[in-house]
Amino acid sequence: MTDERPTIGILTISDRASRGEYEDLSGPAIEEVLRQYLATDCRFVREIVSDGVTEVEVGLRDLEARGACLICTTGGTGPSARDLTPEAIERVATKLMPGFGEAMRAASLASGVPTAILSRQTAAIMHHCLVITLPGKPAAIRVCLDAVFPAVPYCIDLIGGPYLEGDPKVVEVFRPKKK
Ligand SMILES: Nc1ncnc2c1ncn2[C@@H]1O[C@H](COP(=O)(O)OP(=O)(O)OP(=O)(O)O)[C@@H](O)[C@H]1O
Ligand SMILES: Nc1nc2c(c(=O)[nH]1)N[C@H]1C(S)=C(S)[C@@H](COP(=O)(O)O)O[C@H]1N2
Repeated sequence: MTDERPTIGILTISDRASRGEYEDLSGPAIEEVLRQYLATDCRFVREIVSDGVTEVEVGLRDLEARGACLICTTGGTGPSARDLTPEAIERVATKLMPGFGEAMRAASLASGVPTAILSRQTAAIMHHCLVITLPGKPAAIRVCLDAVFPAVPYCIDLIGGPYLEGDPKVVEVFRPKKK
């Protein structure tokens, strides 16, 4: 039997987590936060790749091919030589969505993290899939998702994805009223 639930991909991008040198805490943190936000029952698919731009591109395309309407990545957004997530996003993007990065950086700065400006976080549309890039630190996940999630279901509507509903007890999802 096929699983008809909307699919959400989570891609952890970390040289050391991909080698098993430390436990990936950020991928599971994304799933935990999204499960709290969503009233719609979704299927979660998690993958871990190293920081290479080709590895990240392959990971993103694989999650899209597995049916993801939303992919959240974590890691590789900083200025170091091996931080290449935005470069991989440029390869897969059909449209760039810079407003997401602006909102996430502003929220992280407001939460008292001055180094938030070091993150080149962004978002992009890949055909019918929205990709949002989050920093690698586990503590950054909720701050950044809180800042953008209210706009995520409507964005997915606009690109032809499934209708996702938020849990109003946890998050207020914003959809403009129909005329
Ligand atoms: N997926 C993760 N799970 C748990 N901790 C993480 C994860 N990603 C990053 N961190 C923590 O945040 C710190 C900074 O993250 P960053 O993405 O800059 O890693 P890094 O130093 O480039 O190394 P690597 O890419 O090998 O994780 C890491 O040193 C680690 O302590
Ligand atoms: N909310 C939040 N944003 C944050 C951070 C954080 O700890 N919390 N870390 C910053 C740091 S130190 C860096 S270098 C950049 C990039 O992190 P990344 O390379 O792991 O993606 O995210 C920044 N944004």
